[in-house]
Amino acid sequence: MTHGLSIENDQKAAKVQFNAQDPHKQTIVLVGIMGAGKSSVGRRLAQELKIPFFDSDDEVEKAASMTIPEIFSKHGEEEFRRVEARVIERLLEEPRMILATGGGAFMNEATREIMQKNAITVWLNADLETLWRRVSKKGGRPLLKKENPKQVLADLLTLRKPIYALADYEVASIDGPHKTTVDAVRSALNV
Ligand SMILES: Nc1ncnc2c1ncn2[C@@H]1O[C@H](COP(=O)(O)OP(=O)(O)O)[C@@H](O)[C@H]1O
Ligand SMILES: O=C(O)C1=C[C@@H](OP(=O)(O)O)[C@@H](O)[C@H](O)C1
Ligand SMILES: [Mg+2]
Repeated sequence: MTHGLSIENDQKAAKVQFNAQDPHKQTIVLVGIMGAGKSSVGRRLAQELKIPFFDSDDEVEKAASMTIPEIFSKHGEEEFRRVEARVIERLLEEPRMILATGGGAFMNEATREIMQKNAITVWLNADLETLWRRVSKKGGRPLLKKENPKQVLADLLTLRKPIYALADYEVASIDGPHKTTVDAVRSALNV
C-alpha cells in the first residue's frame, strides 16, 4: 500500500535525523581515565574551536565550594558521584561546548545515556605507563591516594576500558605537545 510505505519511509527519515550526530553543532564530551588529557587537551581544543570550555570537576568544586579531595574525605565518593552526575546533566542542557569530564563520570549508566543522546563522546586513550607518568606529576586525585597507586590505576583502567570503548570516537592521547592530541581529535571529528 503506497500510503503505508510512505509513512514507513517518513518514520525512517525521522529516525535517521534523530540519531544524526553533528560535531559542528553538538557538545563534544571528553571521557577517559585520569591522566588521559581530558582537562588539558579539552581546554586547548575549545580555544581552537572558539567555543566555551567546561570541566565537570571544576563545576563540582564550585557547586560544593570544596575541592574534590575535600568532598571525598568529608562526604565520600558516593556523594561526589551524585553531584558529578547532576552537574553533567545540567551542562549538557547548555549550548555547544567542550566538556571535560572526570574519569569516573562515564561509568554512570544514566549519565552515559544522557551524554550519548545529547553530545558527541570522545575517549582519550593512553597506555598505563603514559598515564602513570602524567598523574604522578600532580596530586589531587583521591582515588590514587592508596598504598600502590599505580596498581590502582592499572585495575581501574582494566575495569573501565570496555565502558570507555562505548564512546563515539577513540583518539590516542600520545605524549608530546598537547597540540598533537588536539589535532587528532579535530581530525577524527572533522571539526
Ligand atoms: N596528550 C597529551 N600530551 C601531553 N601531555 C598531556 C597530554 N594529556 C595530558 N597531558 C598532561 O598530563 C597531565 C594530566 O592531564 P589532564 O588533562 O589533567 O588529564 P585528565 O583531565 O584526563 O585527568 C597534565 O600535566 C597534562 O598536561
Ligand atoms: O577517575 C575518577 O574516578 C576520578 C577522576 C578525576 O578527574 P580526572 O579524570 O580529570 O583526573 C576526578 O573526577 C576524581 O578524582 C575521580
Ligand atoms: Mg581532568
